[in-house]
Amino acid sequence: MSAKLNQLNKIKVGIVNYLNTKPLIYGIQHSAVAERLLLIQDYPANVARMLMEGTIDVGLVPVAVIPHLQEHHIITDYCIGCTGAVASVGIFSEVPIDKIEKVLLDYQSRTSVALAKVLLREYWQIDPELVDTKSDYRGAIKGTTAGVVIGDRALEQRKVSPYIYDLGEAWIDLTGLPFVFAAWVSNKPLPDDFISAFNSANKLGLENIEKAVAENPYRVFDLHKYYTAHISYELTAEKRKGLKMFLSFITEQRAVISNTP
Ligand SMILES: C=C(O[C@@H]1C=C(C(=O)O)C=C[C@H]1O)C(=O)O
Repeated sequence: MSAKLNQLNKIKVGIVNYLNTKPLIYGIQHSAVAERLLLIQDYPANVARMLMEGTIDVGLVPVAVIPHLQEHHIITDYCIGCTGAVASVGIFSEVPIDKIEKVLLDYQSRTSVALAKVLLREYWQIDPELVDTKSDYRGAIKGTTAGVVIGDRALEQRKVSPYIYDLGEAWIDLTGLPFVFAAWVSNKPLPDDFISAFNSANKLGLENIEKAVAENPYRVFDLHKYYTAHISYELTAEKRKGLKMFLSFITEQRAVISNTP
């Protein structure tokens, strides 16, 4: 078979290009299943777009796009989630939350932007102006203008902004449930043997967190702590409950729990 034909038969897998996926990438690249797939790395909003357009078959996608997919299958026992402060998703500000007038929304995100809207309304109960962004906007987080920032840039922003409102922590305080930011979702049924090998590859990565840390020197934040105490990778029954509740919030099937007389 020619190299080109061989590529055509591969399952196209999109993955977020942030540090929090390094353990998963390690596992995939050190498993035989790597031969069966093409790994495409991009920021979350682009991975979501690729799955919706069908240019990839499966992706570690922001869960907020699930209601927009014609067909979806959550295919592994792993995700990007949290059971407490996540560290890399927050509203960053120079002023306390009740003084914020405007919030810039991260163009790289789908889930956290939707989560911020839920929490501003339900948890902090404030109604600031919300502004979409298109390119780097972090320089504009000043005065009463705050910003939702995710991923590695959020880990950097922790060193800049005096007020950090961690969205994982706020969600858990509001609902008592863990949160899922991204999950492995396919837009078509995939072969069972692939799903099972892919699941094992994710597991292998999480058994080798030390190696992923060693391969990715990073001065801004302690990655071992990030991978073990902040990001929670297992898609447990509790996380699925949290996911279901989040999706019901954003599809407006859930009544507003605050502001009721
Ligand atoms: C916790 C994180 O979760 C990410 C947040 C996403 C979003 O807001 O759409 C999507 C993918 C996740 O990787 C992070 O990257 O910091």
